[in-house]
Amino acid sequence: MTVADISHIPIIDFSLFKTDPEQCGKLILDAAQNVGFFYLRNFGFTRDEVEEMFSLSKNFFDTPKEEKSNYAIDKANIGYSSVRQEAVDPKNYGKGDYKESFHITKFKNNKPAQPLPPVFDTEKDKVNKFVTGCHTIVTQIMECLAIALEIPESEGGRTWFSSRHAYDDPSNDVLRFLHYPALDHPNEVDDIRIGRHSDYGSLTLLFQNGVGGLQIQANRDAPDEESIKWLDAPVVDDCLTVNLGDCLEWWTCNVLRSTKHRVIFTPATQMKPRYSMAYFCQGGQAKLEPVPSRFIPQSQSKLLRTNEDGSPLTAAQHLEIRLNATYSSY
Ligand SMILES: O=C(O)CCC(=O)C(=O)O
Ligand SMILES: [Fe+2]
Repeated sequence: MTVADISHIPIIDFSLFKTDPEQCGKLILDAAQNVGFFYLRNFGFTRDEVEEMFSLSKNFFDTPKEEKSNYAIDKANIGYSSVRQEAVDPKNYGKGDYKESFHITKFKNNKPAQPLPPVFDTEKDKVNKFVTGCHTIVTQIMECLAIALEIPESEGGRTWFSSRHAYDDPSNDVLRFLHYPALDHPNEVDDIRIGRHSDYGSLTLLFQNGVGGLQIQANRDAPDEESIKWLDAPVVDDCLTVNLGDCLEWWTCNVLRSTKHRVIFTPATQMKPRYSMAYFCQGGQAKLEPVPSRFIPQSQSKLLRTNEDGSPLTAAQHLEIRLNATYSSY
């Protein structure tokens, strides 16, 4: 069966979650099924709260590389990753993505769970509040999906997904600060800010900040690289960009979509730095087995990723496989 190309990314007013969660669930499920991306307005943070985080991010990336390298990224995907260190699309962009990033994991008992550079450490309460706020948003989105998928109460009902992503459970959730440096000359070679990829976890909250370049793959079934069609996912004022990751696709036997995306250099943006922030929500030890919903074809559970013995992979195992493929060095 061919799937229609994606023609637009819906904008959803998330204040609906409080007034009419069923209707909100329907809109989110529709976007999750047909696009894999959507924008949320009124998602819970003020503009100032988001801008404060962007200003910390800028201060951090402005510090000398040697200092940033003291916090080098580790196997748990926490810390600083330098320009070109990661290649999310190694086949096409083997020299790596033109970006640097810093990953902060969930705090434990309101204390940082990793050594933080001074820029973030002095504002750790604000960072903690932002991370927990992001977790609240992903929890609400997952509740919407569970309501719309009509997961029976006996199976966990509206908490089916969120109980597998509880804040205090060990998982590799990270808040990723991203900086794509400006080029000091027009880009003449085939280069990329972040190559084509799907996200590895369950949900991603993406905060964009003025400078565009994000694109999503409009035709999921493109037979080869040349036939890929791209749709811009522009910065929409005061909106959060949300996308689904691979784990939600597998949990739902491909009913929901983890749409591939990338950030390119454009003539209008290449001479400007781009800052974004992504909160990646991951399922940790949760098994990637089919969601108990009448909308999910349980018979297709063979589509799910399994271990060699046929047992379902956990979200954490999937993450590890994908990270090992994208980092040349830790
Ligand atoms: O910076 C962006 O807009 C996209 C980042 C992204 O796709 C990622 O970090 O997975
Ligand atoms: Fe991504």
